[in-house]
Amino acid sequence: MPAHATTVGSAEISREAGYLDRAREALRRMRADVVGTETPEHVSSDSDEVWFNTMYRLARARRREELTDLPEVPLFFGRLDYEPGTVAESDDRIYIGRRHVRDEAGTPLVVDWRAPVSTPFYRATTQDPHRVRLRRRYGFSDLGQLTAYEDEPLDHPAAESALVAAEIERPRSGPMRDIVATIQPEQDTLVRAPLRPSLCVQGAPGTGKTAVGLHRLAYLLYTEPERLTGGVTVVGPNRSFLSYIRHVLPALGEVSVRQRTVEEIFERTVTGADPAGAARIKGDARMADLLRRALWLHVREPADDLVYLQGSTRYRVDRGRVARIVADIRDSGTRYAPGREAVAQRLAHLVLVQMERRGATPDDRDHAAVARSRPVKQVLETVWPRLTPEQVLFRLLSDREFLAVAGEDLLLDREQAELLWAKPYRSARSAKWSAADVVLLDELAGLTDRTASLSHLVVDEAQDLSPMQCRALGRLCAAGSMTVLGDIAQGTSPWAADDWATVLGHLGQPDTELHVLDRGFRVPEEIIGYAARLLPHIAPGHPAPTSVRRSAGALRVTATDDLAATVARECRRHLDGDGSVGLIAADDDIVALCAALDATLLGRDENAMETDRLVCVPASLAKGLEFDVVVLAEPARIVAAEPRGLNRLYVALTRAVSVLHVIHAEPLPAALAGDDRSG
Ligand SMILES: Nc1ncnc2c1ncn2[C@@H]1O[C@H](COP(=O)(O)OP(=O)(O)OP(=O)(O)O)[C@@H](O)[C@H]1O
Repeated sequence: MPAHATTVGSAEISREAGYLDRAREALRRMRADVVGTETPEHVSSDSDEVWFNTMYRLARARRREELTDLPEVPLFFGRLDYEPGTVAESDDRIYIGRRHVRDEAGTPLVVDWRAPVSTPFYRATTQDPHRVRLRRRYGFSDLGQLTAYEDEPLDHPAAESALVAAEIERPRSGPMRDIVATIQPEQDTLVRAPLRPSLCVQGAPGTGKTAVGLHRLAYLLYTEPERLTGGVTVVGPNRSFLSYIRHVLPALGEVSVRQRTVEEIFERTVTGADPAGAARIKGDARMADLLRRALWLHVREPADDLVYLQGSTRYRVDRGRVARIVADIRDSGTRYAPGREAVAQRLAHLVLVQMERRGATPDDRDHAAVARSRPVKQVLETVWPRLTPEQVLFRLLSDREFLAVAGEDLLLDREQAELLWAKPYRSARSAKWSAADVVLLDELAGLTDRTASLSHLVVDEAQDLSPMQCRALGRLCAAGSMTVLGDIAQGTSPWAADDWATVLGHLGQPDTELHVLDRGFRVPEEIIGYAARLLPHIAPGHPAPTSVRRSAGALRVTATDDLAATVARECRRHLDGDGSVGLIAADDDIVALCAALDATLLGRDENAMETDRLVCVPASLAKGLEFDVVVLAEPARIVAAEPRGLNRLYVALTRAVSVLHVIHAEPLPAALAGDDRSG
């Protein structure tokens, strides 16, 4: 018997809708319990009590938020009927949803999709049914009413699920939604992979990398909370992208995950900008060696002996001895700040040994006093001065001779000249730091002192990170694990990687497992075939993805003499359909096109996808986004705008779910031109 869908009106639908009502009522009660059973707080000025009260209030607020019923988000989306005796405490039938819901007696009404007992919903096949007899999927109206179901008995092969197909084919509008009801087996394997080793997912456009990364994080937070106490963060390429994905984790019940751009993960603020050449060099992996050298160049030979005076007694440590101590500690691989402290301690120790030889019995307090004494500090200021990251970078970017010494055989003269500030600032305090500088300051901070590590980091669009950004993320999560997502063919930054081993090396995660996703869920076959014409030029050897979506008339190419008028007319026409329309053009062209349409410009309004059906997208912000219809204006201008313009065009061409409409006045880029449907 093939899988089948049943529509509104059947008695079974009423029964299931009744079960949904019961589950909703139970959730309301669970929430009311949290709100109603408030434990009185201890009123006290004791800082432990204040801290406890704050934590308690935060935890309750979070729990209240987690238990909020969003009427348009169905409480369950599937059901498994197990063989009798498989599921202990229920009747071998479980409803699967985004969170646990239980009735007053504690009986589970809905089981969280992440629970082990839910796994067969995603994995069971006729060959390996996991003791499941029947898998049921549900269809819902936009308002969250249960309107259909579909049964798949696992004792014989079923036809493809119409409900899954409908979900994948659904016209898109607004921000990204979770895919929890339709996660595919190859995705589920990655979602439920253990916390370690780290995972890297290479996938062509629309294969679900972002979706997998976010669902994996939700899964890990559910299964391994005690191993994630150091915190988890999602890093994405820009604010517009983060705004696009921001509802996915909350919809899965995870309301407190931090989502940041690479720039936002640093504590320092960006106050300046770099010319392109300097920015490119500052992102280069050689900067790590340069900074290390620049910092350690400050460790020098002592000019004098250490002389410590106590009363009329002089204790002396000769400069040769001081130099050996400094060299020993420097060569031990210590970080800079603890190394400085270690020198102070060793010098103090030598002074104390001399005191003992003279019959004194100094204790720990004397040791500390000598280590903090003026003579020791004076020696330290010469041999191992106290330094901030800002002071070191300031010197490097403003002092030509210092840069030449640190950069010798690392950077070409031309590169050194590009690195130096054209107009140096007066001091480290008044310097304006660019986005690339902030990464360098973080690297210096990492050389200076140890920082706390997150437990897990999800890094999206990782192919674009500079080696120095990778190193910063690696430090941020030095003791944790990562989920690294990206597509080599979509690399557009000056540092875009050709292979994952290099990126993972810079991230400090060389033992990461690499997985490939190659089934596309966004872009119809016709469009992916068109975009794939670029692959031999931008990522030779990378196969085009297959697509699960076929949509006749998905690709249109229109030549015009009047680009602006044609673009405006077509954008308006496409708005007659159901879904969102994204107009993508080169960054320099989009503002004028947008003004003519009186539409919203992404970047100026980063939440535009949430509020508007027609959104104008600078090509540089298109990565990771999708629209039901994409109108792509003048591909040649996108290609000409930057060195990796063909990669940028590949990204822009792969954003459409239903229709891609290319409109051009200039000739199409040679790599794309061919026999297309015109209109
Ligand atoms: N199993 C699935 N069921 C339904 N929709 C899915 C599934 N997997 C992915 N999708 C949908 O396909 C689209 C693409 O997913 P996603 O953005 O995660 O892909 P991606 O690989 O990150 O793409 P890109 O590289 O272009 O950023 C999204 O609309 C997502 O919801």
